[in-house]
Amino acid sequence: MNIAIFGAAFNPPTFGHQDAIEYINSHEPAFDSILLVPSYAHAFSKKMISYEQRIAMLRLFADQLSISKIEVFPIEDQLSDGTNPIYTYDLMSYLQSEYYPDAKLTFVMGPDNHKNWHKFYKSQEILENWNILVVPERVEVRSTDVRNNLLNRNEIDKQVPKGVADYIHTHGLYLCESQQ
Ligand SMILES: Nc1ncnc2c1ncn2[C@@H]1O[C@H](COP(=O)(O)OP(=O)(O)OP(=O)(O)O)[C@@H](O)[C@H]1O
Ligand SMILES: O=C(O)c1ccc[n+]([C@@H]2O[C@H](COP(=O)([O-])O)[C@@H](O)[C@H]2O)c1
Repeated sequence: MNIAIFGAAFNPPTFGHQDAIEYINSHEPAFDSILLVPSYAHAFSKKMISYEQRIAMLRLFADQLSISKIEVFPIEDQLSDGTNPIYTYDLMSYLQSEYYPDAKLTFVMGPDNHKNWHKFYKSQEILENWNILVVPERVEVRSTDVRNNLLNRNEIDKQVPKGVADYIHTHGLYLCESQQ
């Protein structure tokens, strides 16, 4: 088994994430499975709306992709002690030992995280134990742009799929500074 792990805040999931996933899906040799793992408590203290709302959006996002091998895999909460962040090293160790003892695991990241790779906790140990795949940024849409647009009451239709946009509007998300 060859498994890709795409960890992200998904705050919210965007067409940028979608393009990254399509890139992962076209990778040779092909992955058997692509796990989308939403961040629970971010290593760099990234502020995020609730884990539950991000999972709900991620499920809507995954449903509209016609990629059968993707799986929404919200497991970082299982690693949390309620205080400390969840590091990629811990996520990969947990996935390998508890879910996929015999699989080859690859952690996927975009160019920005690749640039800051040395700041990841135990980055060298990650490289020694698992594979890394760096996806290019071909679609310049970031979650920050979506949140900014909502704060400024601008359209988000070109940045997120319809199901995600509907969820955001129905729940009135990202309309105030405290949710940015
Ligand atoms: N448009 C994109 N193209 C390629 N990779 C991306 C893109 N958007 C995000 N990523 C990658 O996805 C991973 C997690 O992304 P995250 O959910 O934090 O998205 P983000 O849009 O950068 O979020 P934010 O704007 O809130 O910081 C990172 O490795 C990031 O580099
Ligand atoms: O382990 C770390 O030190 C670490 C530092 C920054 C980010 N990460 C993880 O990298 C993934 C993408 O992070 P980000 O910052 O782009 O949202 C997500 O799974 C984060 O938990 C992990």
